[in-house]
Amino acid sequence: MTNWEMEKEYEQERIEIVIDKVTKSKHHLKQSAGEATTDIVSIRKRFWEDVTVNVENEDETIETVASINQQTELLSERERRQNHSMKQIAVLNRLQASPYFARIDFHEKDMEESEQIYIGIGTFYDEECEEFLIYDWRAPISSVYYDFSPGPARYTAPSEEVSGELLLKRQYIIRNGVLEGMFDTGEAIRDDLLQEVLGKHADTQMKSIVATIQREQNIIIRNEKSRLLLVQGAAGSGKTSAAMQRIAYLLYRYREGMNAENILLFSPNPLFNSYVSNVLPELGEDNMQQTTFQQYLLAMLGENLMIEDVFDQLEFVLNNEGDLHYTTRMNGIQYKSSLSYLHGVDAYLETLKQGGLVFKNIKIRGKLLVSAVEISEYFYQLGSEKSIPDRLQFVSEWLLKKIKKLEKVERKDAWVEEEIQYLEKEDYLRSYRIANNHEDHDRDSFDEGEREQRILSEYVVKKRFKPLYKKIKSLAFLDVRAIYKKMLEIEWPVTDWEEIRSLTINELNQGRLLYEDATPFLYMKKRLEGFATNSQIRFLFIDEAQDYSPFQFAFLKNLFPKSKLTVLGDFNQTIYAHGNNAGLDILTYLFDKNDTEKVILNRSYRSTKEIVEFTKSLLLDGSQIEPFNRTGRKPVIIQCRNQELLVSEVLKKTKGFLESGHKTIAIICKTQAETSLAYEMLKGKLKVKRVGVGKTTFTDGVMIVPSYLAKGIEFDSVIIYNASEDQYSLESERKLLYTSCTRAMHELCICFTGEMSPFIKSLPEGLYE
Ligand SMILES: Nc1ncnc2c1ncn2[C@@H]1O[C@H](COP(=O)(O)OP(=O)(O)OP(=O)(O)O)[C@@H](O)[C@H]1O
Repeated sequence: MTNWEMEKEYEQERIEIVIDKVTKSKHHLKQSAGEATTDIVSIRKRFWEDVTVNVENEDETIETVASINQQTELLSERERRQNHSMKQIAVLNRLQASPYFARIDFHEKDMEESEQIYIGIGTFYDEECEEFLIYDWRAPISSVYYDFSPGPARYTAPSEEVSGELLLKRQYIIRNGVLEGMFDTGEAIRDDLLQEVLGKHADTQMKSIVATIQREQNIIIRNEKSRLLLVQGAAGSGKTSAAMQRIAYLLYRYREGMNAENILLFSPNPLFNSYVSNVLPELGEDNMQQTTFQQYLLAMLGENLMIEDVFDQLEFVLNNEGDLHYTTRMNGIQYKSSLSYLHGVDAYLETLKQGGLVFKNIKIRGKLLVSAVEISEYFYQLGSEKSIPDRLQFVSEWLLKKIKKLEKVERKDAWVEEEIQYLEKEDYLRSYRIANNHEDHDRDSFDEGEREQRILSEYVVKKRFKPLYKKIKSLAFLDVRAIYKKMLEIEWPVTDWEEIRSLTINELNQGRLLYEDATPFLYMKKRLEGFATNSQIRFLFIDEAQDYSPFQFAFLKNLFPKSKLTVLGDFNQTIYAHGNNAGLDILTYLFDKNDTEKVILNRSYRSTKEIVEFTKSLLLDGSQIEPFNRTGRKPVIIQCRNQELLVSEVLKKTKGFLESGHKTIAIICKTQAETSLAYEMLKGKLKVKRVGVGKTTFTDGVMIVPSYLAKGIEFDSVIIYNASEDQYSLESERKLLYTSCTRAMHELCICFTGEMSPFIKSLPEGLYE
């Protein structure tokens, strides 16, 4: 037996021992989780038996509340414990099949012996021999595996820097308890293991990459210092993967004081949410909070306004070139995304301190209670040393008091009498219940008829006034819409301003907010009302960051002033007109230089070498992008004489991909209209799903999808539906084509009718078949 064979035997034996221990531990854990379940059921059942309820006097009531709290605390503690056990069981299940993926032998300086560290997706501690049989990949010492080749190495433990020597670095492929492969490596992470991982079929759910995290990705994952971590990475370079592993890392690192609720990810579309939703549970962690920027804006708006969908704005941009208003709208979109507009809004807000705020009349049933002029006078007499938000709070309190008085007067008005006549039986009952709940001191001083009249009129008026109080508390008396419109009356330094202004005003008059106005509008609203900053979110992640405008970033910074930001993007994939073509550096002005770190990822892992060579050439300057060395077929380009032949080629290719075992195949169209057209042509001939904006789950099979909804996602094979000159010839369309082509992992096919897109035409022929 050779040395290597002996080593393998040793490792196989160790695997069996560890699996045996993991199995036993899981058994114990399951038992105690079962007991906890019984406990929880019985606590729930006996909840009221174990609580002494007595509300006879104040002391007894306090005791009752304390007793309920105690019982609730007991229940939630058991539930927390059980939840934790269930998560541990899930991790043990995975360790049972594949306990670890790597080993390092590390000799710490000044220590006599070296240590063998086995690294897996979770920690496993053997109580019997008081030893860690598996280290979590996020443990400080595990970083040596990702960062160093054999030789001098170091890692940062919570309190100190530990240095020493890495004597051995070994990687394993273990499936169902069997050692299928083992390599000792001199490199950071050996390419064969990565080859094997990347060669697999695409999944409908993103996978974790803990066994093969690359050194530069590890920098992103473990960064703790920076307030702003910028990641500029090529398509498929692992930005999203690194972000997901970073979240898992942060949850582990700060497990004592933080949980998944303290992390928020802004993702490009709802489909993407489902695509990444499995990574963290696979690692035994809860999912972070997730939203899209559009959803977030909508939730904040609270006005009676509709916001144009970002995808509708993009559809306008893609479909209406040459239209009369196209250039105007584009100028508007670009200007309103800029910092120059932000500064203009700020300057305008400054002037509002002295005058110019617009208020609404407060009315009830068409009758004026407090006029806008009166509110404005009250506001401005408060003095400009107070901020606008503070003054609005004073106004709100003043109005509440004033309205309360007016409510009393209103009870005597004729309409009240009239409305009482139309009350339903339920209203009668409810009004009496309310009156009896509140101490009715005058109960005996009126005769019954008078008392009834009083109760009913109070009830009727209160019902009318109630929404008014709510509105006053939410500062709805401020007419943000009118203020925004008024701000647009200034002469802004941009071509076609008059048209841009009337477009916005026209939309606002119809209760709609153009997407390019949504963030500035909300920014203005929040600056006036006072930003309710979110301190719950400690780490904010923004994926596909090139699709956010500088204005939107400034807005996010105001919303999350305390959060640490991880911003991941690729300016070569900027597809929105408001997006950021200049690179992420524009963000550095938001934070102090010392608080900012930037990581560049140039290696692209998703696609085969042939696909990356092709896609990088589509860019004006893609020379820095390096393909990972995984080979496959060159992209195929098919010219079709007409639409009918195009459909039949797409069909033929799709079937070919299916036959060769591809699980996820995307037919990517430029717009929604083209997607619908392609779907109509193909649906009877092929099992195919159409992906629209509302789609929230990603399934396998053949999908027809508009380019912008395929963002961030990958497929075994991609067919570009029609890469003709008509479709892709503008600079902005170059990036759209690039983004679509880079979704392919193993095969890429591009069909077209008429003339081929100039971006492809200009490529050297050897790059495709
Ligand atoms: N270290 C790694 N080990 C294994 N697979 C990796 C690694 N890094 C990236 N990948 C794989 O490469 C593919 C692309 O990764 P990911 O989607 O994170 O890239 P991205 O930079 O976000 O791409 P894009 O900007 O194009 O959407 C995924 O299949 C991912 O699993």
